[in-house]
Amino acid sequence: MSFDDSDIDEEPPSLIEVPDVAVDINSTSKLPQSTRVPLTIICGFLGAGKSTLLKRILTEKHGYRIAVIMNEFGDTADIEAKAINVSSADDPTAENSEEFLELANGCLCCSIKDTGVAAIERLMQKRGAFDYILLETTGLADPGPIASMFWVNEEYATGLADIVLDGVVCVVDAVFGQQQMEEDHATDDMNIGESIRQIASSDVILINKVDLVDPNTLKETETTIKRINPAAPVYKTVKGEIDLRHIIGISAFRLPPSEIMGEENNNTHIHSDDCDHSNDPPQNHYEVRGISSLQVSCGVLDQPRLDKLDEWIRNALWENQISDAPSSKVQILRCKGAFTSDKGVHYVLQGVRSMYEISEMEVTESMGIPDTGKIVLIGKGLDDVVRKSLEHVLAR
Ligand SMILES: Nc1nc2c(ncn2[C@@H]2O[C@H](COP(=O)(O)OP(=O)(O)OP(=O)(O)O)[C@@H](O)[C@H]2O)c(=O)[nH]1
Repeated sequence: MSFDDSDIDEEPPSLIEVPDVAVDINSTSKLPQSTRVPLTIICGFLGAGKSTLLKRILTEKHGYRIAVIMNEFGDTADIEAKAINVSSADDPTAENSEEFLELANGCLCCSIKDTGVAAIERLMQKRGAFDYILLETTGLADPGPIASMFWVNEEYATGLADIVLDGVVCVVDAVFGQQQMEEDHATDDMNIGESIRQIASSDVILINKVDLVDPNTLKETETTIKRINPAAPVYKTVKGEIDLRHIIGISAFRLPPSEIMGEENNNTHIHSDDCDHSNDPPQNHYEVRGISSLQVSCGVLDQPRLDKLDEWIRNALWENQISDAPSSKVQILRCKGAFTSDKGVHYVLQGVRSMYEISEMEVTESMGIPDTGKIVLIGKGLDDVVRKSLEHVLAR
């Protein structure tokens, strides 16, 4: 991504150099230490329109001062390696690749062309100059490990602990998306193509460039996406034009996934003309190129069942095994869920790869959380045996 794409029809954002806006790295932050900065990861297929979406966000009136980070890593293993070597500051180029720019709408944009952890830590030392972070990954990146890094980041340096992961947004190319998903199939039993990983790992999906395709192609792409990830709302966009409430400040890792909570909970999901559910496939079990999603409903859960569920998830995520079906091998990319205990406590389940969290949720009447809970798993090996095993754990 660059800020000077000349092939974009719209006026590029006016960028004004403001060297004095950059906060002294060594000065103390203007924000209280406890304030955590939300971070949205924007991933998507090569050329799908990630930069176009970013430009759009940066030039809209949203009230945030946004820092943009561009992920130059082609290989996610590199990110993890850098995460471990935080203190070695092995990033000699980052010092020169930081830019602070003020946009015409007053939004401050800090762009770092490297997402090495050391660079992000330096960025966090400047907090006070921005209050939201957008991280654009390369078209080939798997957002899973990056999301994990920001989600449970206490073990990394303090700079990252002040970031809270808001959500993962995936931009799919309406023209080439379907073809890419079909080609990007598993090469062996446990390898999963990047485009499918990106869709599976996302909280919101935009099918962009819908001006360039016929309705049938669009429908086919949307159906494939829904088969991979039924828990994420899908919006159709032209040049990233979307109500920003759908993609930033969504607290996807704190609130229940509205897309799977059914009609009762639709008020937490803001529907619009962009959002078409009319031809959603039936919500049960789908499979695309070895990746499948599995949804299981449950009633209110007592403590023994909550404990069993926790154990079942741990086994599946950490051991790739199913408690009562040892011959089943699973690889779970993402899990989400919401359920209620017999004591009236509402819980949200969120998982990215091997990390998961079951957290209590404060519920207001207006959220309309139903007593019926749901759990969605996305990954490989999620067959009928796995579904039955999970249903058994959740059954009264
Ligand atoms: N017709 C049309 N063109 C679009 C739309 N969105 C983006 N484009 C064009 O598609 C091209 C690629 O868009 P980018 O925003 O650079 O895509 P990207 O995902 O950032 O690309 P990479 O960083 O290379 O992966 C540019 O020429 C955009 O002007 C759209 O909705 N419709």
